[in-house]
Amino acid sequence: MVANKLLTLVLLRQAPRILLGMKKRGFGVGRWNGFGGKVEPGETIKAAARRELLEESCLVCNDLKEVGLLKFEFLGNPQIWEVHVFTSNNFEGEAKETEEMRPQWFEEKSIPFDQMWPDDILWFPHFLNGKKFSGYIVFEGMDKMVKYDVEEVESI
Ligand SMILES: CSc1nc2ncnc(N)c2[nH]1
Repeated sequence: MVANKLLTLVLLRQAPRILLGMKKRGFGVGRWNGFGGKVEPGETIKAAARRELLEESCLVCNDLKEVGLLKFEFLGNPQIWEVHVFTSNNFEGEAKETEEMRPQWFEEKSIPFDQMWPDDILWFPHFLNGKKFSGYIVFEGMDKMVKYDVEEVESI
């Protein structure tokens, strides 16, 4: 039994806009993503989210709130990806392009779902309504969801 792979995903908001990043290399390249990555040994999940946000966007956020928990299974890979989703509207600095990401603010009513991970359209409605959510999604490859179950929850 392999332990879940712990990952973070940060989506900053400044209503009516949301900050996304165009992934320039590696996993998810060519898609608008949230900011995030792996949790390193010895750091809390929230600290990892703060660190990855800073590394990928140059923004500092000391006010991250966990709003979602998404578990991904990729057919053929026994390791479940456990993605902890955070948000905030209280951060410092200007989003800057890095080697990893090209940040861009989007109006919440025109989110580029066709250039994002397919799962996003399942949980963004809960996220944009300020609700907490939990989901389990099974991918076949990087584009096809073969099974999914996403719901609003009271607590993560
Ligand atoms: C592996 S599934 C996944 N969905 C995502 N949505 C938004 N940003 C990401 N980095 C995402 N990864």
